[in-house]
Amino acid sequence: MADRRAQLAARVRRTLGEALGATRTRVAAAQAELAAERDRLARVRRAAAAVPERVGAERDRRLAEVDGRHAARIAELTRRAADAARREAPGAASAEWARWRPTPAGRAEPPGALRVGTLAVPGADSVPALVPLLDAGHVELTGDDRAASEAVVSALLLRAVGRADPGAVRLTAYDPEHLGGGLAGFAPLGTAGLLTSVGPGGLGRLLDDLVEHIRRINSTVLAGEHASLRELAAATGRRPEPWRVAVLLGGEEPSRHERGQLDRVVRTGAACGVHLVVRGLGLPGDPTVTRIRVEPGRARLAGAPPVDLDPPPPASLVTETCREVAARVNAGPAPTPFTDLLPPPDRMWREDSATGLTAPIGEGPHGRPVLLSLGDYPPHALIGGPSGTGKTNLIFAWIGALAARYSPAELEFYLLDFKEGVSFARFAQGRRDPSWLPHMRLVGINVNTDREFGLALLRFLAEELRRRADAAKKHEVTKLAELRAVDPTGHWPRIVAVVDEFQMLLAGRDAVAREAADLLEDLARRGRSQGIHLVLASQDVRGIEALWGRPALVAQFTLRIALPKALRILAERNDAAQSLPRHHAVVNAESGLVEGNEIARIPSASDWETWSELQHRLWRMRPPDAAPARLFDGDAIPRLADAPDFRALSAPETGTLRAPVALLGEIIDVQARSAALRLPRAPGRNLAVLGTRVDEACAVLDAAARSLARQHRPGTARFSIACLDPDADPAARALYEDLADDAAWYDEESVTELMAETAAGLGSPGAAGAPHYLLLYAVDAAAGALATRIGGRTGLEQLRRILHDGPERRTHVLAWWRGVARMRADLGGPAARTDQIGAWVALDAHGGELGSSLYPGTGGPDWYPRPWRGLFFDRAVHRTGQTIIPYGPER
Ligand SMILES: Nc1ncnc2c1ncn2[C@@H]1O[C@H](COP(=O)(O)OP(=O)(O)OP(=O)(O)O)[C@@H](O)[C@H]1O
Repeated sequence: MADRRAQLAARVRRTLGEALGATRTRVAAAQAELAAERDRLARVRRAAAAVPERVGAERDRRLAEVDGRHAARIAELTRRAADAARREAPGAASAEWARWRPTPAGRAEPPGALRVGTLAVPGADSVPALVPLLDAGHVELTGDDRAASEAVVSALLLRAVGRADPGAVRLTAYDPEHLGGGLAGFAPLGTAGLLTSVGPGGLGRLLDDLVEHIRRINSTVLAGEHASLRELAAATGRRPEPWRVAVLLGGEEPSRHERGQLDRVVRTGAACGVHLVVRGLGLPGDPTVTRIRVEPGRARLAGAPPVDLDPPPPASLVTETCREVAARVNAGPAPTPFTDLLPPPDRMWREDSATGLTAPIGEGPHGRPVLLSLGDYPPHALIGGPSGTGKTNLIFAWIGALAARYSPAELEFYLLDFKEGVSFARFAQGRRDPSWLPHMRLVGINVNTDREFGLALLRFLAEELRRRADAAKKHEVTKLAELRAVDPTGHWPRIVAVVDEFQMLLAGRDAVAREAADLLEDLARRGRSQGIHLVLASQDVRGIEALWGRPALVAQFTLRIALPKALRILAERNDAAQSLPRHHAVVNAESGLVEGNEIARIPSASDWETWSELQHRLWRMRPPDAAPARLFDGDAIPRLADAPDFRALSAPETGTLRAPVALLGEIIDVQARSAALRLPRAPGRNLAVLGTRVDEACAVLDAAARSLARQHRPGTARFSIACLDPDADPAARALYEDLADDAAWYDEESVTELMAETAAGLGSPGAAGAPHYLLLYAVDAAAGALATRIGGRTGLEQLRRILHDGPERRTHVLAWWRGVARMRADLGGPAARTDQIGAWVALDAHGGELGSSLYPGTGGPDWYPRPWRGLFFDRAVHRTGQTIIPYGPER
């Protein structure tokens, strides 16, 4: 039993042991499994945690890429939009206030749209928000923020003013509630009439005015040729009318009539440069209206992103700009360019002058050129205007416009300027500028004290008139156009003779004035049909007796050009010139009658650069044989060696000339001829030079001697030089040396011998041998020496004998007396005969002293001495004295 119990116990123990072991294994396995599971869970967790991170990164990467592309696109669009805006609104239309200044649009350039702020596009902060106004449309502002609206209005107006030439934008303000308070900064424009304020109740009138203005522009300015002023400006480069901007700020509800007018202005204004900027007045729907809803700091434009508004322009900038604009306008309009008057270079010299000469002189009120014509009608022109009003400039402009159209074969100019100044000298060849105007045949400058220059020109033209009339008669025609048709190879250009300050020529009642008026009248009457046209300019024609005393003369000047404030150029009741602005002229081809008035704005043509560009172009086009214009310069001293008449002199191969000539000085004439004294063997062929001017007296004797010497072979003539004034010594000695062996020198001591010997020689038979010229310098100084008797006669008696008998024996006296009375004394006293003095040159001797027996008639010649001029009278050939310019010293 014990065993069984022991066996049982052992079995139980074994069983229990086995169970325990299995359990332990199972636990271990379970634990291992748990650990493995835990491990997996951790892995899974880790894996699970890693998954969203990857996906997000991809998404973010993609998003960033899209963002980047978007930003670049926006940046590109922004840049393009900003560029376009800059082009559309250049300079003052869009510049920031800190660097803002007026930049007026060029002549054919559109003014562009105006900036009010920037478009509030995220990332697009530099795209300007633009509003079209000038030449484009109208602006309507809405919203309750009055200050912000005012800021927009000021910005628009200032930019508009800055984009136009001063005066080209005119503002009208209607602000019944605040009486223009918002536009106070623009007030300075009012001083130049560029800002008008309309009081309460004035809306209807204002709108009526605008409608009327639009109507006028449509009918007279656009005149069916252009659809808008903008088109006209693009086509012609001219803007004949200013823009009008009406700023209408609130007020009562417009009446039906006012609504109707508002409607008309909106529909038709933009084409005529009439624009509205309104607030508190609904504008009718129209594509030209830009509506801006203004909120504090922001605004909305239909169809655009919101706009961040610019700050208002600084008050000082507004006032300063307006003040400057007003000052510029008050100073007068800017000149139009001279090139407006010229045809394009390939059209120059293409016009035919057979029937007349036509060229523009400036711009009319509607931008059309105002033309000046010379031909059968009107044939001649009178230009008037006080000093400084632009006569010279007008002459330049006219000459330029003509010279660019007609070649020198069609047109020639002769020009004389009686006022001081040398501006016309540039037409002739100069030292500084070798060019000349190829049409110019003669230019007279510094001639204010030499009316003879005017006379010379008129005489020359009279001669040309005669030549043309003869040619016309020969061909049995009457007019230039016909003459040119029957004689196509002839040289028959139209001639335009311009005389500036011509009243100087006609001043006084002397012989010069009388002859000038006679010649003028003849030229004015007959020049018309022969293509000779006179253009006379004067600062004051009222006092020209010679003009008003000859109505027939004035009547020929049917073309009148009056500069501002000109008197008596237009007809009596035509006072258009009195209200003319600066640089304008009334052009009137109806003898000044009101109906003929045309107002022209004259371009600036007289400054050196403007003019010389044209002159150089024309000069390069000149024909190969073109010669420079003859320049009469009253201040220039001619030289004998250059004188054509002197160069033409020569000595005969054999024998002696029958009548040698002594050249005394240059005649004032168109060909620069010399005054010549013929010295044949005839009584009285002596010369007296009268006056105290040493240099001029020496110059006359010098030229006489040198020109005579040129007509005798060496050794065939005698020149006896006696100099009795030490001041004349250098000149006389120079002559003595140059005449070399043919000359003999005498002084105070020896002059008596000269007289005695010469007088004795006259008595000997066959005395008319070699010519003998006695050149006596200041002979009156020898009166004392000559008073002594030698061989029964005094030196003076011998001198008288030589004067009397010498010329027939080829012995001529060319003597200088320092006064008329001294000469008379030497000739035998105040009542002595003077017929042995056949010719004289008066220097500073007055006309009155030259009367009685020296000059025909009574009272002597009209002669008023002036420096470096002489009056030459040769009783054998002259009816009246001839003014000469002595030749300058040769060395
Ligand atoms: N149309 C113009 N545009 C611009 N400047 C002008 C114009 N006309 C004249 N001027 C200027 O005005 C000034 C006076 O003009 P201009 O010499 O032609 O006058 P004027 O009437 O001939 O005077 P004066 O008789 O004193 O010589 C000059 O400096 C000239 O350049």
